Amino acid sequence: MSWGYAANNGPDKWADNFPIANGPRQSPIDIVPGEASYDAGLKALNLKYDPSTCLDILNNGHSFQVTFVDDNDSSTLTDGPISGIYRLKQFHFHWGASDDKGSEHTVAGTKYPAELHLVHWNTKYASFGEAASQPDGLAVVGVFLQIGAENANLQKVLDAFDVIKAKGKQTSFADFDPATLLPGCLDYWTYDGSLTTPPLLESVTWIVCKEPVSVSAEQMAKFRSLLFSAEGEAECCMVDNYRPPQPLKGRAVRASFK
Ligand SMILES: NS(=O)(=O)/N=C1/NCCO1
Ligand SMILES: [Zn+2]
Repeated sequence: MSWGYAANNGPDKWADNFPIANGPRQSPIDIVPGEASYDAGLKALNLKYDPSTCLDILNNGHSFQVTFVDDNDSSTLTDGPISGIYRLKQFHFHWGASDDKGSEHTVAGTKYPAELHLVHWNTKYASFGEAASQPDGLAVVGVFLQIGAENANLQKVLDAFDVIKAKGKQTSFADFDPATLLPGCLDYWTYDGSLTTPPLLESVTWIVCKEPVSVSAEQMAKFRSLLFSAEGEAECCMVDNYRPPQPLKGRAVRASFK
């Protein structure tokens, strides 16, 4: 049976097949602002995305993801805590069955209803797959979603859901600018971590934005209309697809802001 988020294949079981689940730099973590150290040497994030690199949207059975053409440097992350050029590969979300949970990172124990992940890979390596096996291979920008006004930019993504309801469904998705999903202020926390889904590779420089973006309660209901299950299988709502915080194990969390 493959990994998931149910009692029989969820986060507490992942170490059975992926022993790195108990490794020294696992993600997500609980971010405690009072324990983060301000680092004046941290640069501002430089995110430059080209909407024409947007390719398709897919229900992969764990989340949905919007995938980008990554055979050139049209959509990149530079500066911030990283050196070199990292290319945008995809973005996806994690969310809860109710508004009181859903994010992977937490802030002094606070859970948000959802969390956006923008996944980038270091172009010093030949591909995403190669980069994912390197300690400095990936950089994921995390953005919290909080219940408030409807998010018109996010709605463009949610409008594609009807055709990707079930696991394995995919459809073309063009001309979308992921920068429209970012908060106005790009203050961030950063630490060395891992993928939060199997294979849980310890190759991620995490960059978690302090400022959340809005999502309406109705939009959250739309997230919860997706299915973990494939067409023809017993329907299983895609909710609670988040890994809980993992031990910090002595890692430093730095802040780009005072
Ligand atoms: N939640 S996460 O750490 O971004 N996980 C993944 N897996 C493949 C790419 O990003
Ligand atoms: Zn993620």
